[in-house]
Amino acid sequence: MWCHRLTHLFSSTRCLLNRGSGHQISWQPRYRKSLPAVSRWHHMAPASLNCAWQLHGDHLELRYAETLMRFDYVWLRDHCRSASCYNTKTNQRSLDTASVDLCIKPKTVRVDETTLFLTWPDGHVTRYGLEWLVKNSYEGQKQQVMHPRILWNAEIYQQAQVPSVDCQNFLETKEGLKEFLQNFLLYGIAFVENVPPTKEDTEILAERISLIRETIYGRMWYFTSDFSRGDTAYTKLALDRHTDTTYFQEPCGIQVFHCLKHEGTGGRTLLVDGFYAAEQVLQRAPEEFELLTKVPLKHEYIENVMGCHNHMIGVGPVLNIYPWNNELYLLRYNNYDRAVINTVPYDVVHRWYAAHRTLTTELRRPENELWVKLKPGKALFVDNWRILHGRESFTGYRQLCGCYLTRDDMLNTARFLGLQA
Ligand SMILES: C[N+](C)(C)CCCC[C@H](N)C(=O)O
Ligand SMILES: O=C(O)CCC(=O)C(=O)O
Ligand SMILES: [Fe+2]
Repeated sequence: MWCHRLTHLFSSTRCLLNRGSGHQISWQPRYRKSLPAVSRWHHMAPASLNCAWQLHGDHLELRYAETLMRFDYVWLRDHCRSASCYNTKTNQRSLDTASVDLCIKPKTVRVDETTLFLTWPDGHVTRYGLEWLVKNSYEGQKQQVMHPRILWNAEIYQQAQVPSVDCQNFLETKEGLKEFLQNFLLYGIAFVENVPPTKEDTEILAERISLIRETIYGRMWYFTSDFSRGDTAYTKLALDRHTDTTYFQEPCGIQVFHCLKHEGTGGRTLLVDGFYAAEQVLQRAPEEFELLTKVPLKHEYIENVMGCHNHMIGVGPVLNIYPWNNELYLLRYNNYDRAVINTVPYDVVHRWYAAHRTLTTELRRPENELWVKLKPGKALFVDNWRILHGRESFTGYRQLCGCYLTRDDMLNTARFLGLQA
């Protein structure tokens, strides 16, 4: 069974990574003999249970601030913050990790109220603040989400009354920008109002939060239903919910839309929180959620129109999660651009179709759909790793401009403003 094979693969990878758990590696007995493990708890003060530590054959166990942490000895040597091992100006490691003996073990260990002291066999001393260890240990980190979010359906989003930010505020004040980014990080969409309806002004807006990602569509793109490219976006047809550029190895992080003109009917924009839908799948059918995180798929874009010859291929699962805390960070969903499935054996394919159907059902629930009419002056930023967009068919002349942005640089701006990102 695929599921078992995957589980097995995962657990054996873990074994390889974690030499303590079951994988016999020949040097272990040797160093165990020469350096016997101390297996009793050391408390700082007889009455204090605040901090305690214990040396084991291959790791140090530390209890502090109600967190039980385990540190591999190589990790403890590798992260040494002393002047010869770490450059505090650049936050870069100077120590050559490959020079550390993989069997290293501290000669002596001491803990006071605030600090763990380790002396290594060559006499080098490493100090760690206990608070630093809590913040940086696996056990301390894994409970933390990387990206705090508010998952939404139409009602949740509307009830939240998330304000649009005024263009001048956005461009000229730190507060306006910060409010915008906070909303964008939490909801995956955010609007700027009173933007002059030109491509140039939209570009200035985009550059305020990130770097423009130039793609096969150009840097700033600008389109009408003129069939100028080999993609349905350049028609008047309705487009079902999807994320863009699923056919890139790294799909674009953010998409900016600004409707510069529409003389006609229809053409409303559809927005759906893909992470909300995925969360419903996780609750209702966890094994289907897991399958969607494991099965790799190709997406493809082929166009041969006049001067445009492009062939892009991207591979990855529909749901991408961080392996250490199972947090969802990227959704690839575009049924138009999904390529031939040739990365999956037939029996798994059937289960994948069922899981894809479950997700699609969630994505298509009318209560999850947020419909907005984009108007000149109102720019929309969409988290393309989380939020699906689509559009209603339309009549008449409609002009849309926008661009893609890199995600890292938006997060960089957010962190600079003091936001968790
Ligand atoms: C936005 N812009 C009109 C430039 C491109 C549209 C690309 C559409 C493509 N099917 C995709 O989903 O990636
Ligand atoms: O025309 C629209 O509103 C959006 C079309 C689309 O999906 C896109 O440009 O990525
Ligand atoms: Fe799109």
